Amino acid sequence: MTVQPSPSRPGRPVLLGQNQYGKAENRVVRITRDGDTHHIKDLNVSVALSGDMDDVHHCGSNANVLPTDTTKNTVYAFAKEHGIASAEQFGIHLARHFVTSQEPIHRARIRVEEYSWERIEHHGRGAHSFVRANQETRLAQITYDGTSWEVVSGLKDLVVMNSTDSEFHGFVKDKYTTLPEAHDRILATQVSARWRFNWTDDAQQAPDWETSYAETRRHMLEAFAETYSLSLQQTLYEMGARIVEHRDEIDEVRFSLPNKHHFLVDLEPFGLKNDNEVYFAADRPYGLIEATVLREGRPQLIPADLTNL
Ligand SMILES: O=c1[nH]c(=O)c2[nH]c(=O)[nH]c2[nH]1
Repeated sequence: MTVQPSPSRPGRPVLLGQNQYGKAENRVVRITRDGDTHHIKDLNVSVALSGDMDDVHHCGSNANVLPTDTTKNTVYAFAKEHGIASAEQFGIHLARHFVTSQEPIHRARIRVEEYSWERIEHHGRGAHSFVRANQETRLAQITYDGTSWEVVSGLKDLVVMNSTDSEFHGFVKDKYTTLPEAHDRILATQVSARWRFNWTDDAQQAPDWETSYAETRRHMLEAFAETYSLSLQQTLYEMGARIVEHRDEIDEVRFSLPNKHHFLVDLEPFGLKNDNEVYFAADRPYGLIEATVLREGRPQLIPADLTNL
């Protein structure tokens, strides 16, 4: 079958809208060999480029198109040439390269997921054995338009629980309300969080991305543990506020927190008293509590729906 080119005809009542392209989910594992001691960075890197791409859509001219295959190769070559100091730094290198080396490309967005590996402590030779840490996935999104940077970092699937110091009562009751007031409940959630840096231009000193991540995660967890919670909303706010107060480089934090309900099991039929000891961990439905916490005077730029960021 012959495919006819589809030229953009003047007068055609059709316009090309937002578009981007690139290679998604490049899985790259970089080993740094420090004698017998090895270090691992394990990333999933997605490249999305945009710019003067009207012609490829209108008439199939590829004259401005750097192949997605090349963007994949660049990820692997950069892992060798520049190493991977952090997800953010790696994304910055890539974004800068695509925008500055290709005239038609005006904007690059690099998304990174990072999987962490912990060293297996053992008595054998070398330090090259790891166990995949089954905790959160670290996230970074770097966007560059040739002038300014937007760096949003984050994490997903960080599961936390407080087995007490959580209450929920005094809520609105209507004719459909059956929820009993809780004065001592489990509070558990699977944290999905994104935070935006106020580093936007090369003239500013960039944050130390690794320290920033570790400290932000620590503040988030400490706030979760230390807040006596009257609602998951209040806990969320404290987690965000703690980050904004302690990390000068961060202006905005957004959370999506599923309330992982734990219901007390009725043991009366068995003649047993359930003294807040035996729970049924429900997986669905779940309350979903989402909010942004901002530094005063700074804009809210992280989108409400975190599923695609
Ligand atoms: O922390 C909570 N916030 C709510 O808004 C809510 N709603 C609900 O049924 N349980 C809870 N818990």
